[in-house]
Amino acid sequence: MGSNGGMAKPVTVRVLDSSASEGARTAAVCAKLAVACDEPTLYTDATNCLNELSRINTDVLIVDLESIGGEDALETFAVRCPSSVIVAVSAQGSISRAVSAMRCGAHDFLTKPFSLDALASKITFQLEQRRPQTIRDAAMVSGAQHGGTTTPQGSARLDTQAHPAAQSSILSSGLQSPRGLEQLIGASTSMREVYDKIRRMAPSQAPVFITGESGTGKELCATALHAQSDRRKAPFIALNCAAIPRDLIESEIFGHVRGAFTGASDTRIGAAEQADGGTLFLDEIGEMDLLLQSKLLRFLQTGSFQRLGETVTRKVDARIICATNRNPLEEISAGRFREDLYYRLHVLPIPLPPLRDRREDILLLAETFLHRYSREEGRSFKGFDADAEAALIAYNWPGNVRQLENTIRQIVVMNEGLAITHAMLPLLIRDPARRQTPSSVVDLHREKSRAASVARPFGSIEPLWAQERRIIETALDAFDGNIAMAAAALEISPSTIYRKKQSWMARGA
Ligand SMILES: Nc1ncnc2c1ncn2[C@@H]1O[C@H](COP(=O)(O)OP(=O)(O)OP(=O)(O)O)[C@@H](O)[C@H]1O
Repeated sequence: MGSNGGMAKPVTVRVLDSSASEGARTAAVCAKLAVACDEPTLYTDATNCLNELSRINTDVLIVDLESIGGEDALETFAVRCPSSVIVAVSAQGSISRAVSAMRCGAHDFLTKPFSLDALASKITFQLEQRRPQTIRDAAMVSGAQHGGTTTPQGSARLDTQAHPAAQSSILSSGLQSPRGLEQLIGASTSMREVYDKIRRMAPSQAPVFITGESGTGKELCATALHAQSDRRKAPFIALNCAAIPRDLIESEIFGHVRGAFTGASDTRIGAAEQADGGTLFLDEIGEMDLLLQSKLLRFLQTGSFQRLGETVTRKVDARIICATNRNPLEEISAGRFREDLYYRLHVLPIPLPPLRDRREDILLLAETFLHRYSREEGRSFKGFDADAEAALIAYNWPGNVRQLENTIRQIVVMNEGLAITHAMLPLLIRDPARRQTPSSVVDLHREKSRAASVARPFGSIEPLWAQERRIIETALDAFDGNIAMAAAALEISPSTIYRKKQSWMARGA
């Protein structure tokens, strides 16, 4: 059984399945959870389960829909334990069934047979959602940094109602929110590396050089570095060089005295002075002209500078973080960026991965934004349907997290309902011609089928349905049983997978 790091109250899990053996298999999920569990309680009878739900605390309820006569009956269970995580399971999965189960109170849905890892992942995600915001986010980062399992594996009801048991135990674990880092969402390996770098680099005084495409979170990363550093109580001053006319960048950084140039009617303190004792974040550093680059180099070497139009040399102590969405080495080759300045700045590099290279973060981000904007806009969206999830995962997101955030916000404003459907997505994202398959999965399929065909004697041809089944199961394995992700990788709709599974069952295969 999983450990929950010394937390006070173990999680209570109840499983309702009219088949005792299937219920016992499902209950084995407790061993896979990252939190400590009490011995799970198994029910084969729905009435017994209902009676106990109203009397005894329940953190997680896993219900087999066939055992209660269908998803409509789920509502009765949901009202008995309003703060529990409810996962509905069924041997007859379909998208409409999943959506209606969620409408009737399930937080998530799984088609039988499911992998215990997939179930554990869904439960873990839902328990995370019940923590208070700051603690939850801290855990998300902390869990990611320590290899925790916080990636959601499917559509989810994002209900932040704090669970009393989870709340008290987490607070007593001493898990403190690492301020700033909590804003960064993502549990992919590449984002875990970013969190690790931020934690390690934050205490240093050396410059940090953040690279990444537009919208990958460079500014968020810079604020997290500052918030994690000893300078956190001093100012964090951010300057976006791309948003300032070139001839005004110098005065914005170093300030000017009255009359220094036409229009300088007052003396003005620049960003460097304002950041004294704190952090100066220079975004889009590639926008500076070469003369200003040499002044910045001197500032980095000596900490001293002059306000425009002044001869007095001033000194400040500001940590420099800079960022660019250009390739700095190409900029050097093209003569647009000073090589000596690059090496002065490029002491602690943080490359931020584009969203298309960490597709496993897409749903986590999308669900967070959905929850945030649903609340803000007074909507009641709880999650995405499986087709919408698959399309979000398959899309390439050239504008990265910013584009994803804006897309979700736009959908929330323009629509109403409980689940975001495929039809609500912008055409650009729905258009399958723009989809790209995650190469690792395709390669895995190719490798497996190549190996299988070499091993099989010539002439023994596997039936088409069996080949399809192997390919689909390989994809499901690769995504821990997540149908939406497997469907996206295979470039088919999730309903095709549900349909195929039903036809295999009908064959008794
Ligand atoms: N990992 C993340 N988690 C949560 N939100 C994120 C993440 N990355 C980016 N965002 C959000 O995306 C938007 C863009 O982020 P940010 O401004 O930090 O990107 P950037 O790389 O600095 O973009 P640009 O190069 O265009 O300035 C912001 O609203 C930010 O909150």
